[in-house]
Amino acid sequence: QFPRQCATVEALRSGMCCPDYFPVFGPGTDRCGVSTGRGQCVPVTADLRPHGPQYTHDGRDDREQWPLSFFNQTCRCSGNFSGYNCGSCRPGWSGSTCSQPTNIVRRNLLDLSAEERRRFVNALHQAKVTIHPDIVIATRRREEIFGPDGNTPQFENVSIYNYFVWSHYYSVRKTFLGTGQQSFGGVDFSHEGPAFVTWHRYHLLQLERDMQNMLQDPTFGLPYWNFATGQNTCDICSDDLMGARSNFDISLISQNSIFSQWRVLCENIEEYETLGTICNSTEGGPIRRNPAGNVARPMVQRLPEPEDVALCLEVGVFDTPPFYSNSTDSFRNTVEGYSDPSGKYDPAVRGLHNLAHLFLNGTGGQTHLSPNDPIFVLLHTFTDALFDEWLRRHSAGISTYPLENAPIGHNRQYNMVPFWPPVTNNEMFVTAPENLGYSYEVEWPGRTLHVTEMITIAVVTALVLVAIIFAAAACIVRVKKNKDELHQPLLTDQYQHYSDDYDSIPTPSQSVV
Ligand SMILES: O=C1C=c2cc(C(=O)O)[nH]c2=CC1=O
Repeated sequence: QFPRQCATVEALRSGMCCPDYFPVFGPGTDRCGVSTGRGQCVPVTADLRPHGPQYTHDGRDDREQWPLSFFNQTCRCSGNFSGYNCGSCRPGWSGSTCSQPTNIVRRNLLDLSAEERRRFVNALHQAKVTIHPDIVIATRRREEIFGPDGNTPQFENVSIYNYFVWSHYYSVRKTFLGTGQQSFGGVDFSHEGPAFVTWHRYHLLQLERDMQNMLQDPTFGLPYWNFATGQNTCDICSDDLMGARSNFDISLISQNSIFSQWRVLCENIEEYETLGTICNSTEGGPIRRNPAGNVARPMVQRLPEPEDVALCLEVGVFDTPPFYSNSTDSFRNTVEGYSDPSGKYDPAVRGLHNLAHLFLNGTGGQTHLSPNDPIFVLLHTFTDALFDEWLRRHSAGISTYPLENAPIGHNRQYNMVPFWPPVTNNEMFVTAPENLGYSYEVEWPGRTLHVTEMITIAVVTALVLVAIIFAAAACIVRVKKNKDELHQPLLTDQYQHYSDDYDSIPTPSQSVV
């Protein structure tokens, strides 16, 4: 959430988070790399357009008008520079001057070679155990951020992967309304609204960038899991990938997989909700996963079908009022999975992304915990690939993204919670290869036709065939007639000629030898 340099009493009191890029001349001398033209320290802009009616507790949550509860000054970077101190490059650019375009390819996990699989699993594990070099997380609300003594900022180190987990938790956590009062759950800064696709896109970009830096490999790309197989098995749940099922406990991961050793963050939801604390970097129990094993909900014992993907990509409008989980004919609500694959809202339906989460039936199916299961990364890269393909097919302009009245956090110009430096939903609503420097290696399924469509096509084809046959027959008749007409005058001519000349034809006796 915030750079380590800003997790201090001074920075929080001043509201300024503009770390030096080049701190050799002493603190505060090169804020945002100003001396080398990388950027400058400017006031934060937070859009004030009204949010939708779902959130009724304005003024009670640190995430409102993000990030103004914490900071009101940030680095604004020039050109392709980016990052909390303008020390890195915008997505899609690399090199010391950020002038080299990048094209990171995100591939199907199942297409990776044995060596590539091993490297990817190891990279995830390294991210799980490597302290984030730049970012620390708040473990208290703003009200309590200076600690019990008023002088001890309540921030903690967190690993790169756990930061990914924590950001998701922070965006979905309930609003604390006071001790003894029920926390308010009708709030979600990253789901059930248009920002679902933009928020998760940035979330993945950030993990990918952190892992590139950790691996010192600027070409590292996150793979994806094509979850739309229609199967009722998890095809990436093998020990060389995301871990097979344990032989000893059906809801655990096999001990042959490194992921059986992972411990989850943000489990103590009751404590957070009753005491008003925030998840910290303490890990708890193991990842639980029992794919297709939810006997109480047979509907989520299977994965989406390829056909669902094809149908979803045909939904023509990005999002529709009320821009929420009950929107109908909305691409966003369809890919998120609250509508059926053709876009019709149905409260009983769970499709695409939601269905894949619920299919996992464990850690990966609970919103406050789900990124703890590394399948989350792959499930969301595929969802992002769908979003990108939809943007491309529909040449979608930003005008289809609501400027106001979307649920809190979801308006077009709102900064996404809890990312730093501030980044708006708007900035992620662009095609990835051209604007963000990555692309997906994927083939999209075609749609099978409905009976009515097949009948229409058959009738039209038959009519066209009949028309062709008629035209051909008419042609033949005309040609034949023309031929006859051509022959007839000739014959008549000849005949006439001969008959005209008949008298002049010499009889054999008259012929001149
Ligand atoms: O982690 C998630 C878990 C989810 C469960 C549902 C549901 O539809 O019940 N949706 C989810 C989204 C998640 O991100």
